Amino acid sequence: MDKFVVRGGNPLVGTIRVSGAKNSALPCMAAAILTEDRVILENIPQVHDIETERKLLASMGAEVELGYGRAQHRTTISCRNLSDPVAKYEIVKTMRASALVLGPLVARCGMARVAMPGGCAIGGRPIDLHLKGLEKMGAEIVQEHGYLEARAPRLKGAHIVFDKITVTGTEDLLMAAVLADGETLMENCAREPEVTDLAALLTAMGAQIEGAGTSTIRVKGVTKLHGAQHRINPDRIEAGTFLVAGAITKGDLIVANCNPAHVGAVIGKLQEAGARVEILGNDSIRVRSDGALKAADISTQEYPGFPTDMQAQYMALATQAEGTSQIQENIFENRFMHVQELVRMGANIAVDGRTATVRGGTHLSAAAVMCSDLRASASLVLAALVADGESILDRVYHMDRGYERIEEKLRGVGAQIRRMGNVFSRKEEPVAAV
Ligand SMILES: CC(=O)N[C@H]1[C@@H](OP(=O)(O)OP(=O)(O)OC[C@H]2O[C@@H](n3ccc(=O)[nH]c3=O)[C@H](O)[C@@H]2O)O[C@H](CO)[C@@H](O)[C@@H]1O
Ligand SMILES: C=C(OP(=O)(O)O)C(=O)O
Repeated sequence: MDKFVVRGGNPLVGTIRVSGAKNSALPCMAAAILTEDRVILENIPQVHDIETERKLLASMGAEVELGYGRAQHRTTISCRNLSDPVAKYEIVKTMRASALVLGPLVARCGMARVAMPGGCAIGGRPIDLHLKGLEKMGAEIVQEHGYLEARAPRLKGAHIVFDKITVTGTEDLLMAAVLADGETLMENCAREPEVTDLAALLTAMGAQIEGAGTSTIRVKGVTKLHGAQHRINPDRIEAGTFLVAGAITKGDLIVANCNPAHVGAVIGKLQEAGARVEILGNDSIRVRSDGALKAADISTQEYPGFPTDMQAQYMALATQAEGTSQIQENIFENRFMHVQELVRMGANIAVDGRTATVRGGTHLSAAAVMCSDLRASASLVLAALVADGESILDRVYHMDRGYERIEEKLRGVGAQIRRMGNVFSRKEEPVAAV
């Protein structure tokens, strides 16, 4: 199992580039199910979840080509022959986003068998709202032997009001609605940029969608979609992670190839915490921090609020800010797994229900710590970048789900970080490199 070895103390200086968003790429790959033609996606991140999605689509009979060399961030998907519309447990268990194939499979094939996703480290993560919406569109769904089986010769347009805002739920039902008979009106939808990105691809494929990016989406179903080429949005969570990296290390970092409009809430908080943040043109942000950081509270919300996927990384920063920060997690019931590990490094954090109180300005010292989920891993890397000594982060496979070669990117701007192990066939680097 791969580990990261991180020696803290270096300010990050230079330019770091953001990859495509995994949370956009995953629904966009699932959208290829909706057509017999080829769908070409660019700016696909090279992360483990994408490989899992490739396997998932291939296991159903799709041809999925992931590019190499100069075309390494491009994928071409052909779902002409979907011989087996089944999402098998062996694949689904490793990735929550697998539920995203449910809507498109029923829409295209009239049936789907999808293994029930289990809970995960950050919470129970039910998909009841996906199922309720599909039932409203006429699907009959039964659950047995750990699988959901959904059938509908043709889905019908429906009026769906989400009880709760759900990102993949909105995406799943959007993909179901584009081939449904008649109009679908969806209310209380997620407004995340990943929904807008998916809607842009679907529109390029011939779908008729109004209102993506707002809480009300209206879809006129069509009988057929065609192929399209689409470029995936930059990853706003990776961008946010790098912004925190620049601020926490008291560096001077340009985060390039991002969309500044998508990281407004994170920029606002970093400014409140005393970092200097400057938007450079359309796609870069400069972050500098040379004075003391100060405490600022956060409360996670759906977009455009402060993202839950940035809560753990922000908490690492809060350990270095003077004063007390209250961090409230409103989206997932159990997303504080990083707290114990940060405390192992010397942080002063107390958790009470959904609120973590961070007494900042603490000296972090290197330790052996365990990554429990994707963003918790990022939080530990950030803490290790400012800790005194050499930290060892175990289970970095969580990080590999969603960050493309993060250790190489961070090393490029001066971090002392190396991987021990062999994921993605990388050669072990000499200890002296650290
Ligand atoms: C692949 C992907 O895009 N993942 C993102 C997506 O996850 P995901 O789409 O799974 O998260 P949701 O937006 O669905 O979840 C929000 C809340 O709604 C609850 N819920 C959701 C669906 C449902 O049917 N019933 C229900 O109760 C969830 O348990 C959670 O408490 O949005 C999350 C919230 O921004 C992010 O943290 C994840 O990174
Ligand atoms: C929670 C995340 O991903 P997933 O929904 O795939 O678990 C994430 O990207 O932070």
